[in-house]
Amino acid sequence: MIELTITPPGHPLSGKVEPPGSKSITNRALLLAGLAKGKSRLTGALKSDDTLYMAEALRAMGVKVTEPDATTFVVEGTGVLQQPEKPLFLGNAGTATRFLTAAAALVDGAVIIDGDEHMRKRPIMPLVEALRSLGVEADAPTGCPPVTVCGKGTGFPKGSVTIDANLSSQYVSALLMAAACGDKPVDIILKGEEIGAKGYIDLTTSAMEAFGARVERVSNAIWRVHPTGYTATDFHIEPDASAATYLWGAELLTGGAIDIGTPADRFTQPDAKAYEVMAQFPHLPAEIDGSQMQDAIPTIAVLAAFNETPVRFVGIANLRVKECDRIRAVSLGLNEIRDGLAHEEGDDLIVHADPALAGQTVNASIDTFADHRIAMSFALAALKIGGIAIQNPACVAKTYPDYWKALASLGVDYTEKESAAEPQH
Ligand SMILES: O=C(O)C1=C[C@@H](OP(=O)(O)O)[C@@H](O)[C@H](O)C1
Ligand SMILES: C=C(OP(=O)(O)O)C(=O)O
Repeated sequence: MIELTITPPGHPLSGKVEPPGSKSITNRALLLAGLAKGKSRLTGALKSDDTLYMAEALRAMGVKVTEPDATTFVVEGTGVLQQPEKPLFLGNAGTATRFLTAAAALVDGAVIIDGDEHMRKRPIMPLVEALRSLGVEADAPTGCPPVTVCGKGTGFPKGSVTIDANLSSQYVSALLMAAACGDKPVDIILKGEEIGAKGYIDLTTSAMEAFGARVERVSNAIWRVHPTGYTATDFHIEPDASAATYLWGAELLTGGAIDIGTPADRFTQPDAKAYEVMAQFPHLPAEIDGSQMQDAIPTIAVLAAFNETPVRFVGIANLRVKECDRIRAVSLGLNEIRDGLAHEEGDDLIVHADPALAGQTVNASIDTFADHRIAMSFALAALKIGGIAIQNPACVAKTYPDYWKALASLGVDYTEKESAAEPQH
């Protein structure tokens, strides 16, 4: 196994580093462009594992996707998705897997949606049940991928669905995007009014509108999607706000000045809200509600280890069903750095701040569970503490393939070595 060990820079990190394009917006735009008839040019796009799996799946369904440069996709759809010859393999890309599960209902014939061993543990039954209640034949025998969806080449047969989005807002986004491709309006009704990361639904509806769809907000918990289909368009994608959190963290922890090219209040993605909280470092609030900025929680939790006072993270239960159980992974990683640095209480995470950690050297090998956000967050701890090794650093390729290069461009030195230690998980 490869481990990456960072040498704490001992100086403030300053310079210009732009995060790559937003994963969430790129995968929405790819799908919507693929459902449209005609050519769309997507600029500022992310090219990483998650978006390349989405692009490849669209190609397998007859959409022409070309990549004229490092940040552009040109997508040419025919207005229909064809039945792929093989199962669609989507790695551990939650967005691609969930969005394509609903879009597969538009195909004439069976489509199998599958992913890697991590994705095969991530729940998808609420979405499968929602498709069934819309009159679509769908099955996922384990409750997780692989999923088989048998569409008839039309839109959803029924016009209304109630969806439980407690485990993932992506189920709602997936239904919303596919719903515009039928012959009648579809009401998508949230079971209970609560939904983590509501901001991702807003990202979905605004991307849909950019591609010509009409989504009516009937009430707080009901969206009515009109049968407009999608119109090919040129679309620019903003930088990734979750990726930005690592750069904000590096700046705050080292007292530097990193110009990421986009002010925090200009992002439309939910994770940009993390900036306001992070900017209070080293006086972070005693309680942080992560429900509307979930992917930023590992970043803030690592920052909290250096805070003046302890921090309790609440509203983060669904971090347990992300790329790994992130509550457990962050707690284990912090305890690896210093015994007792964090603990779990139900689904809350408590980080016992210890500003004296900065400047120390420890012997800590961080199990990233192959989760990009665990790797990127713990790299921040390694900016202040010597002796931290990040296991499987290549996992950042899921959303930020140039992450290690970005840190190097700010003057961070690291070494990679083959280690005898195997991850325990
Ligand atoms: O819709 C999206 O683009 C996303 C929604 C969130 O997931 P859940 O809805 O599963 O919480 C987030 O964690 C994920 O990285 C991206
Ligand atoms: C949860 C994440 O990804 P996804 O659900 O899209 O796999 C993430 O990027 O943090």
